[in-house]
Amino acid sequence: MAITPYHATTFKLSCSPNRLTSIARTGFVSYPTLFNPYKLDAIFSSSLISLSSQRKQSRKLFNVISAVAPAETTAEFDEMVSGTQRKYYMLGGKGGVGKTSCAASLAVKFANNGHPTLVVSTDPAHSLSDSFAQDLTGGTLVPVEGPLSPLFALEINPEKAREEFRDVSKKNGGTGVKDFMDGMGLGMLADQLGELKLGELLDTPPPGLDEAIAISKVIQFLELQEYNMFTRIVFDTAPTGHTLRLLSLPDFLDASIGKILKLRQKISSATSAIKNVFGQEETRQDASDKLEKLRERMIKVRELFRDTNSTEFVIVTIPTVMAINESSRLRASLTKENVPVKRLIVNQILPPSASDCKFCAMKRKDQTRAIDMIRNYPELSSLLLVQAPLVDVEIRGVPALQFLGDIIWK
Ligand SMILES: Nc1ncnc2c1ncn2[C@@H]1O[C@H](COP(=O)(O)OP(=O)(O)OP(=O)(O)O)[C@@H](O)[C@H]1O
Repeated sequence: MAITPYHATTFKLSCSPNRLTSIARTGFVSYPTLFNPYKLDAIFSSSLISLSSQRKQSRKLFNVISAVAPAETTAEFDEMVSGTQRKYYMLGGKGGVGKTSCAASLAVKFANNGHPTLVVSTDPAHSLSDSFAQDLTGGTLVPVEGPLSPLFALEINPEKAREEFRDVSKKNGGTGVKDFMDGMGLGMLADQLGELKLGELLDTPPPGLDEAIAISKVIQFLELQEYNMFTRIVFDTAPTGHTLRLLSLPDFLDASIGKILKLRQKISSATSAIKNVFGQEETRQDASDKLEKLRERMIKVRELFRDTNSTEFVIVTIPTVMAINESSRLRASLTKENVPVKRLIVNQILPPSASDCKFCAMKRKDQTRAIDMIRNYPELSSLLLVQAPLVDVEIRGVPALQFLGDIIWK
């Protein structure tokens, strides 16, 4: 039997009564049945269930999951979704813990709750396209098909940007560099760096350049008209180390620009011989104004990262000693940077089961031990602890993300 549009709609909302029984018995959340159209085809070919009864069953499914899951706090999604002023959520943590899946599921949930949402990846190894199962590459706003309100994705590709940067600087002897940097929101820096051989510099890029490029995009969010519509912006960040550099960079740039400005002021009061080096009075003034503007932008970014009313960094981890240790260090660094953190997602927890095999029983013990550690870490114990189950297939596509989102973000 062919898959009809009816099936396409229903498989987002329903689950098979068989699966409900099986979930109740084993505690495992199996989603292939929910999202595999072929299995659904078989389920629905026997009897087409009405939309309202599917909704009821869907609700039942989540009740069953809550009933079998260990005691946990909720993510207090009501607070995350309330209000129409723009809010930024940055999801970060150790590599491979599920940052992208959690970020994408949060973005889908916001969009389904009426927020025009943008999900941004600042991880050079992007996986948003894989997660949404849609091509979101290209470094520009790309609409995501499926959610109820507009959802756009933006994959910032610092590698590509750096290559383009190197190309223009080589081809145009530096004249194209300014245009490119303008495009990245860093035009003022180009003025300052005009005398340097940027191509050579980029052959051995300084640490933090990728993050600088990502940050310049954040600055654009604050200024460009096309981003005004978004009331929720979710960042899928690069693994921990990159994130910390990204967060400290505005301070670094602010300090550097401050030094350059001071130097300029000193120079402007110097002799006319020096004037020849830096050009005419107006040009010099103009450059100083531009630098000052860049500094203001950097201050805005820094304030954005630290603004408890508009921004929150959500730490994603898994129940292993190594991941939880790293999360604790991440929280400490974020606290040092004054970045607000409220929620800790512990992802990929084995769902409860009445009949564990030896391997699962061992794994469960191990996970429980790791989760217990959280209570002993002062950096983590005060956070809202949200537990997300390990599901038995990869989470890909909007319906799957919606499913995961309804478990995590409630
Ligand atoms: N709760 C879960 N249950 C089952 N699989 C999961 C779960 N969360 C994430 N995964 C899977 O784990 C893999 C890694 O997830 P994801 O890409 O979201 O992690 P990441 O932290 O963003 O990784 P990276 O650091 O490489 O960017 C993916 O295949 C994803 O489908």
